[in-house]
Amino acid sequence: MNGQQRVFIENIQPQVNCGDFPVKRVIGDTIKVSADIYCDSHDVLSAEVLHKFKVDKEWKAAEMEFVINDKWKAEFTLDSIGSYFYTVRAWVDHFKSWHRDILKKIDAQVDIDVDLQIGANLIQEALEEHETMAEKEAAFLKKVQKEFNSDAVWEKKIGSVLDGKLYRTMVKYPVKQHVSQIEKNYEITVDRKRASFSSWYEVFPRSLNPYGEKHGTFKDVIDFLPYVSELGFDVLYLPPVHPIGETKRKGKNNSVTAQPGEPGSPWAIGGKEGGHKSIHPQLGIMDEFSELIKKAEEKGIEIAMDIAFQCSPDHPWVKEHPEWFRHRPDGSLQYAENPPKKYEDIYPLNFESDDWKNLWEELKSVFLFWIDKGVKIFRVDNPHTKSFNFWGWAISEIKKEHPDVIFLAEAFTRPKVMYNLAKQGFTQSYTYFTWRNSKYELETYLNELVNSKAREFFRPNFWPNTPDILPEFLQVANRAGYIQRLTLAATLSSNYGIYGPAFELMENEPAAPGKEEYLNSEKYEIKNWNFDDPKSLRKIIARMNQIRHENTALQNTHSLKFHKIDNDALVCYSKASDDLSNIILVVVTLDPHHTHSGWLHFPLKEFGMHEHDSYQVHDLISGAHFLWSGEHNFVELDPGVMPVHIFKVRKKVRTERDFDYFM
Ligand SMILES: O=P(O)(O)O[C@H]1O[C@H](CO)[C@@H](O[C@H]2O[C@H](CO)[C@@H](O)[C@H](O)[C@H]2O)[C@H](O)[C@H]1O
Repeated sequence: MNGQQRVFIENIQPQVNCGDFPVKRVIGDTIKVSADIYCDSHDVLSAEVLHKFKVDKEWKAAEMEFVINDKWKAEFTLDSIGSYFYTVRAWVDHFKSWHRDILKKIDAQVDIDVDLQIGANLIQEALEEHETMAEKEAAFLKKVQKEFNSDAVWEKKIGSVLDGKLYRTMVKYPVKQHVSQIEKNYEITVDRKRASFSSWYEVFPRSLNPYGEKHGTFKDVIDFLPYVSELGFDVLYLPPVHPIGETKRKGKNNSVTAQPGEPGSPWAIGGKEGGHKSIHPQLGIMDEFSELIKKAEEKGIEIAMDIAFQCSPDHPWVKEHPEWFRHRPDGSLQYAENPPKKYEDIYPLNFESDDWKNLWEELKSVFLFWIDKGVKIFRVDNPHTKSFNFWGWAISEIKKEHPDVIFLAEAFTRPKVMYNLAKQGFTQSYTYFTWRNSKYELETYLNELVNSKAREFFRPNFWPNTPDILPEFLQVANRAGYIQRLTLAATLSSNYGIYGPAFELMENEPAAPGKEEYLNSEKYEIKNWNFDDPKSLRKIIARMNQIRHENTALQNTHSLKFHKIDNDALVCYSKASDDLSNIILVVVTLDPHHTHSGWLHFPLKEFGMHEHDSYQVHDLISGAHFLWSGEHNFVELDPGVMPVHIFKVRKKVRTERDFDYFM
C-alpha cells in the first residue's frame, strides 16, 4: 500500500461477480460506468474510467462526473465486437480544491496572499508535468503565475482566479498524484446486434418435403425460406442434422423401440455414417448444407445449428474413445437422463474422464468445423448437463477467433445454474417464460430478468412452445390464447422464438393428460404440415415481426416497464428506445375468453411528456388511432376480436408555426 493514496473506490458498476465474469453489451452501445469514490477531509477529487478494446495497447480515459452522495459516473461507446476492459482511477485534485476554496475566501473577503502563492506553485507543477503543453497555454499559465507572485493589485489577481480560462486550462492538464486505481480490469463482451435482437423459427428439415411423402432435404429447406422470410424471422433453427443411431432408436411417441423405417430422434446423434461433423444422408450433402446457408443469408436469415453433446450407441466416438463415457460395473454404458425424462437412445459424455483434455478439444473442434461451414449461431442442447468450466473455456476460445458467434443455452433448470451458464459466455438463454401465465407471474419474472443484476449477463430468449414443451396454457388455448402468448413473447423480450408449424397451426394435443409433450411429436416422426391451412396464425406472426423490425423500442429488453392497470386480467407495459423517440405501449388480456376493460396509468413524465399532455396512441395491430390525454386512460379488449393492443405512442410535436402534429 502507498500511504500517500487517500482515495477509496468501491462498488464499480456494471460488474458480474466482482468482475469474475464479463458484462454483456452489443456493438454501438454506450456503457455507463459508475463507482462510489471518496476520501478523507474535504478535498475535491478527480476520477476517470480507463478503457480499452482487447487488442489495443493504450488505455483511453473517460472523465468521470460527480453525481450525488459520492457516486461518480462516466460513459464510453463500444464500437467493436469482442472484449473490452475497463477500470477506475481517482486522485485528490489539489488544483480543484484550491480553486473551490479560494473562491469562497474571495467571497468572504479574507486574506488570500498565501493562497495565491500556493496557486502559483500548483501552476508550476502542471507546467512541469505537462512539458508538451501547447505554447499558448503554457504562456498563459506563466503569465497568471507571475501575477500571483507579484505585487499586482488584489483586483487584478482575483480577476485571473475568477476568469474561467485558468480553471479550464488547469483542468485540461491535471497533475495526477497518489492515484488510487482498481487493480482489476472488468471485462465487457461486445456482441453483434443479433445477440440482443433476434426472432427464431424452429423447424425440422425432415418434415419439409412438400408432398409429405419422403424425408425432407436441405433443398426443401431452401424452398421453405420464402415462408420464413414472409413470417419475418431472422434465425432459422434446425434440430440436429447429423446421422441418427439405429441402436436403441426411439419410435413414435417416445416409444423405446422403433418400428422398421421410423426415423428416430435427431438428438440421438451418430451412426455408421458419422457423428457430430457429418450430415444425415437423407438430408443431403455438405455442399447442399452450404448452399442453404448461402441462400438463407441472401434473405437475411441465419441458420442456427443444434449442438447436442451426446452420442447414440452407434456414434464413432463410442468405439474410438471409450474413455469419454462412464462405464458401469457390468461394462455397459449408462444412458442419459434429465430426470424425470429418460433418453435411452443416447449416452452422455463423461466430463470427469481422465482424457478430458482431448474430449474438450474434440468438442471445441465440432463448433469450429461448423463455423468453417458458415454457421454463426448455435443452440446448445442441455448445456447444464455438461461441465460449466468446459463451456467457459470453449466459448472464450471460440470467441477469440470468432467474436460474432452466438450461443443460445437450452437449459431449463435451476435459476442459479441458468445464470452460471450465461456467465460462462452463453449469449442468450431459454427461460421460464414458457410457464409464466398470470399477471403476477409475468411481472415478477420479468422484473427479475430486467431489474436485477442478471440484466448485465443474462439475455432472455422467450419461447411460448418448443418440440419438448406444449405448455398447459396452450393445450387449452383458443386462437386468442395463442396470439396472447405470441405477443407476450415478442414484445416482452427482444429475443424470442417459436417452434414453428406446431405454433402457427395451433397444434395442441398433449401426449397424455397432465403431460406437456406433444402427441405424435415431431421429435420421433416425420410430419406433413399444411402451411396453407386457413386457420394458420402466419399473418399475425408476420405482422408481429414487422412491428418488431420497425420499432427500435422492441429491439431491447432492458427498457421494459410495467404499468398499473386496474384489472388483473390485463397486463400493461412499455418499451422505449434509449432516446425515447420510439415508445411502444402494450396491453394484453390474459383471459382469452371474455371481454375485459380497465384504466391504465401511463406515467407521461418518464417518457419526456407533461402529465396533462394529449398524445396519440396508434394500435399497430388493428390500425386504430386514439387520442389520449393525461396519464389515466381506458382500454377494453375483446379476445374474440383481438386480445392485444400494441400502441405506438405518438407525442405531440409543436412546430414554430404553432401547428401541432404527432410524431
Ligand atoms: O432435456 P431437455 O428437456 O432439455 O431436452 C433437450 O435434450 C434432450 C436430450 O438431447 C432432447 O431429447 C430428445 O432427444 C433424446 C435423444 O434422442 C430423446 O431420448 C428424447 O426422447 C427427445 O425428447 C430434447 O429434444 C432437447 O430439447
